[in-house]
Amino acid sequence: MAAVLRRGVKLISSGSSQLLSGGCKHGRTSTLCISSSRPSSSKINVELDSSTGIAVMRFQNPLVNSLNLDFLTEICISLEKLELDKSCRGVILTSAQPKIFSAGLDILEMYGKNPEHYAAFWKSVQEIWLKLYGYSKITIAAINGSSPAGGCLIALTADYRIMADNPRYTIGLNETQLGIVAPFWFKDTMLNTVGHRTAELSLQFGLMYTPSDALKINLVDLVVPEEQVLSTATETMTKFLAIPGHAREISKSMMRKPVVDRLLSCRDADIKNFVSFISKDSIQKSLGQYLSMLKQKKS
Ligand SMILES: CCCCCCCCCC/C=C\CC(=O)SCCNC(=O)CCNC(=O)[C@H](O)C(C)(C)COP(=O)(O)OP(=O)(O)OC[C@H]1O[C@@H](n2cnc3c(N)ncnc32)[C@H](O)[C@@H]1OP(=O)(O)O
Repeated sequence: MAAVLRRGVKLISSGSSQLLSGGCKHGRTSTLCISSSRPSSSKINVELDSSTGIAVMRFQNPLVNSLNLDFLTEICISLEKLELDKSCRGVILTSAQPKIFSAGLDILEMYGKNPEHYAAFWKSVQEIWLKLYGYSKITIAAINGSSPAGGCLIALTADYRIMADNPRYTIGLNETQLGIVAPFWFKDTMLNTVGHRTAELSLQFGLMYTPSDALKINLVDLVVPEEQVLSTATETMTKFLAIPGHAREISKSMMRKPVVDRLLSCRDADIKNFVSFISKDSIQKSLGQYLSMLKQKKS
C-alpha cells in the first residue's frame, strides 16, 4: 500500500505481481495503485511528489541491481504507469543499493539457459530500452554507483546524467571484456551521446570510465559530490520542467526516433540474432569464465 511520506509525496513499493492496471488518484496526491500484499518483494520503489510532478525511481534488486527478467519487467511496468499518470512530469532514476547504480544485465539470464529463455529475456531488454529511449517524459539518471554495460545503457537513455564524484565508481559499455558484443542499438545510444570516434574506441576496448573521465567524453553531463547527486538531479529536473513540454518532447523524439524505429523494424530478427549468438559454445565459455572471475575476485 502506498504510504504518505510528507505532504504531496507518496512512497510506492511495486512488486511486478502487485501492480494493478491504470493509475489512480488519492485526494491531492496522484500515485500508482498497488495492492498491499508482499511489498517486501519489490525490486524498485517510486516516490512521486505531486506538488512538483517529479518521481524518483530507486532500483533495489540486491545485491547489485543486476537486470534480470523480473526486475526489467517491474521497471517497465512502473515506467508505463508513470507515463500515463498526468501528475508525473519527469522521472529520476537512481539506486537504493550502496555503490552500484546497476551491474548491467544479469549474466545468469544469458548463461546455461535454453533458447526460449534467452528469447524472452532479450525481448524484455528490448522493451526497457524502447520504453526509456522513447520516453515522452523527462528522465534524469542520478548515477550513485558503478554502472557497467546494461547499467550504462539505462543511464544513457536518460535525458541527463549526473554521476557521483567517486573514482571507485565506473561507467561504460564493457561488453567486449566479457567476450560479448553490444548490439547495434546499444552502440547507437552510445554514439548519439559521445560521438563516433569515442564510441568506436570505447566499444572495441570495452572501456570503463571514472566519473571525471566520463565527464570529459560527455558520457555523463555533470559530476557532483555523492551526497548532492539526488538534489542536483531534482534541480536539473526543475530546469527541464521550465521548458514548454510539447516543444521539448517533440525535440527529444526528433533526436531519438530514427534509432528507436530501427530496432522496431527488426525486433524479431534482433532476438534471433541474440539467441544464436549467446547460445554459441564459445560465448557460453566466455561468460562462464567471467562469472568465475567475479566469484574469485572475492576470495
Ligand atoms: C553480432 C552481434 C550480436 C549481438 C548479440 C548481443 C550479445 C549480448 C549483449 C549483451 C549486452 C549487455 C551485457 C551486460 O550488461 S553483461 C553484464 C556486464 N556487467 C558487468 O560486467 C559487471 C560485473 N560485475 C562487477 O563488475 C561487480 O560485481 C560490480 C557490479 C562492480 C560490484 O562489485 P562488488 O565488489 O560490490 O560486488 P561483487 O562481489 O563483484 O558482486 C556481488 C555478487 O553479484 C554478482 N554479480 C555482479 N554482477 C553481476 C551481473 N551482471 N550478473 C549477475 N551477477 C552479477 C557477483 O557474481 C556476486 O555474486 P556472488 O555473491 O559471488 O554469488
